[in-house]
Amino acid sequence: MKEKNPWHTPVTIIITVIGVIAIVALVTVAVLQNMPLLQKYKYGIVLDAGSSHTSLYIYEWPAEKDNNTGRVEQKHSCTVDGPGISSYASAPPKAGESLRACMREAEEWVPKKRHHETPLYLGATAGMRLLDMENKVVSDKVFEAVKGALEKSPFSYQGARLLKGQEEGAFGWVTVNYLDDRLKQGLETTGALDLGGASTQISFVSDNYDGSESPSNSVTFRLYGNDYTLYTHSFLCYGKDQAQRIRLAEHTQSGPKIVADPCSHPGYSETKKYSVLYDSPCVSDRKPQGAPETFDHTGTGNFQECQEVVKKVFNFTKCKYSQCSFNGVFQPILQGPFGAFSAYYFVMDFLNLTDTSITLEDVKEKLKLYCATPWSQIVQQHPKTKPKYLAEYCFSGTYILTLLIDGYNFTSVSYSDIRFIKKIKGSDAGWTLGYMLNLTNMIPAEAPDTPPLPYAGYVSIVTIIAVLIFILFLVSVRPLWPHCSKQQQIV
Ligand SMILES: Nc1ncnc2c1ncn2[C@@H]1O[C@H](COP(=O)(O)OP(=O)(O)OP(=O)(O)O)[C@@H](O)[C@H]1O
Repeated sequence: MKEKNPWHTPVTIIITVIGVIAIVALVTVAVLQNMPLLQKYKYGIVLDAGSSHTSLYIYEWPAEKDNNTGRVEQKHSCTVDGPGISSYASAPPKAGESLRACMREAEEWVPKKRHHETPLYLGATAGMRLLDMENKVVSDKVFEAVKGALEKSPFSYQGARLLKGQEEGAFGWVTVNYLDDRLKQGLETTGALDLGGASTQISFVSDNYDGSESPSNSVTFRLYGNDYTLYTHSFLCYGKDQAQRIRLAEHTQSGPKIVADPCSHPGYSETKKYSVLYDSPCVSDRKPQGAPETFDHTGTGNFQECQEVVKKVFNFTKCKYSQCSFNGVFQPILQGPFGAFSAYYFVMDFLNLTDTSITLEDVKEKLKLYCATPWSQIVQQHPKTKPKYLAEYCFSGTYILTLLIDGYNFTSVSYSDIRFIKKIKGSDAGWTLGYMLNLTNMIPAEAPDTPPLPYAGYVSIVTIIAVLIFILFLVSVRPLWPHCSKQQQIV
């Protein structure tokens, strides 16, 4: 006599098989339907035509995300050989030609099938702002030349234009906060400090600034459902190259043959042309009359004296607002943290001063020692550094400290809120990413709706529910099973 297992009836077996198949089919459909697709990317290209040089940035983001809400990252950058496009004033076509090598590089980095749909922008900053002030006809010719070159590319050319200082500041702020994920999460934002060659920008959100005082300094944004009133100001002629000219112009008012400069190292000596020094709208009205053709620029390497000379670049006398930074420009109370990029980073990185937990006193002490180091020793210690940069790090470091402390009113406490940065999560800090995000509407005004569950949670819940339904089904049909009594069967 053998006891027959009630589960081994044909009906039970059929029900079980159908149930298992149904569960497997349900879970498979759920998994396949929600499986991430093979990653495809979209691209965007922005050229930053700065005063000192032009850089090309290629950005990349996942193509399958709705409303372009995927994270945008920098895929590649290319530095254009030669100076900024404003330096081609005497030969505008060369400005267009200068972009050729980087454009070719971009064609290789962006997959061919995406070329035609990849937007291409060029934004020109302070160098072209100065050229535009100086000679509008020539600046238009330079723009025509770069437009001609970009239109020939296989990308979707969207225009080359002069950025306002305010845009440069605001888009730099957007870039920093986007890359730090502060906008999407609605976190407290980071201020942006950008030091270029010809202009410098400061942008931050302050609780005591609603845009009513000096409205020309305010930019409003609604991003991911949050409203921001940003304070931003761009100081034309206060980038580090133009500030250097203004400072040397102070020194050379009488047109001397020898200039003893405390911001250059002892032993430094270079013959320079007055016509070159004064060839900028930032200083052209101060050109000394009857000066010789050249002067000998020599160094004395004295940090304190250098600081005094640099301070003269700023005008602190007039302010018609409740408070000002310098030159009568309104500035609300600083509210950090701040990210400082471009020349702020290049200079402080070279001087090993990016760590802002070092006290300001120690920073000044280090600069004092650095400025007093003989030029021959500096050259010997840094054989690979561009001589132009090397000759100016003492001035540049002193200028940065003076701009931050005397210009923007950073204190020994708030100085530690500054982070000197080059890149954030692999993308360069600068205005270009913010500019592209804005023009491609990639930051929505309202927070996008997200699915209530993540993918893994969704699949788990579907599986659990399917198993529970099946068990419930088995239990409910149990009375129908033919031999499910507890009596023994005689076989
Ligand atoms: N490694 C470096 N060391 C020192 N200075 C540097 C270095 N690299 C670049 N610079 C200088 O830093 C300054 C800022 O460079 P950046 O490229 O940000 O400015 P830009 O875009 O040319 O200027 P602007 O924004 O004013 O038009 C320029 O004067 C540039 O020459």
